Amino acid sequence: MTFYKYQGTGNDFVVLDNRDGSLQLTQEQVAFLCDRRRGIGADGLMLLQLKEGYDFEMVYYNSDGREGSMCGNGGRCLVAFAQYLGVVENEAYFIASDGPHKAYLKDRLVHLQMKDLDAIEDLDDASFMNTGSPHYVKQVEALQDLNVFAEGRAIRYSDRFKAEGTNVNFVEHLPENQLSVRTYERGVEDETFSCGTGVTACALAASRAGYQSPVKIKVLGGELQVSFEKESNGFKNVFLIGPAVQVFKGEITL
Ligand SMILES: N[C@H](CCC[C@H](N)C(=O)O)C(=O)O
Repeated sequence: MTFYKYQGTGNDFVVLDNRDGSLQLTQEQVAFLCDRRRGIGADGLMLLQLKEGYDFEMVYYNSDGREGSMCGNGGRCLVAFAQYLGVVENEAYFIASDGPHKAYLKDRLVHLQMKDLDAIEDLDDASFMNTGSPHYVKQVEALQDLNVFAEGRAIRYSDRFKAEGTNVNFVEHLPENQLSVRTYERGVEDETFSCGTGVTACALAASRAGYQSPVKIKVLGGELQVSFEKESNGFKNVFLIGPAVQVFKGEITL
């Protein structure tokens, strides 16, 4: 089987062309392909499929092999893959688990429209929202010293979240409209180098503290931007902007 490896700000993915519909992967097979010691290694796996009314369909799995919800960095990588395959040129309209998405490529960056957000839920010392995937957002200081794995895991397995799980983002507010974000990802059950739906959540939460669109976000694997329009109750025209790179192509036997 031919596979491709992509990464977007260090969030990495196995990408498979399933336009002929021949691939049907089990949870064990996805987990094997994403295994960094026994397989290819990735935070997630995506299938590019055809779907009537759209340029393509995005099917996303977390590295544990379970079908995940929306993945922002993955979506950007899949748009780059669709362009590589000749499925789209510089614009794309595709369907993912959370609904339709528009995207365009400009200056080597993929601009991916994320779903509108109706509301941000306020918790005691954090906020919670769904930007395609569920995200807990907690503002901290000295982010570089934080044990993201331990603290993120404690929240992900807390009573409120343990059944469905949640991604957990720790955000430090920096000057000049910038944020620094580190994320514990559900389904990977570890800190990753970047999480697109997570930085989107952090930018929207920060807009309530006066941050203006576009917000610049530093993550372990690079830099992303989030632009948005604020409405009375929520946000629309939310875009996640950043690089998406094909790293290599290979063959693997299942
Ligand atoms: N890495 C992702 C999120 C993957 C979603 C996943 N971890 C879940 O919610 O199950 C992103 O760039 O948005």
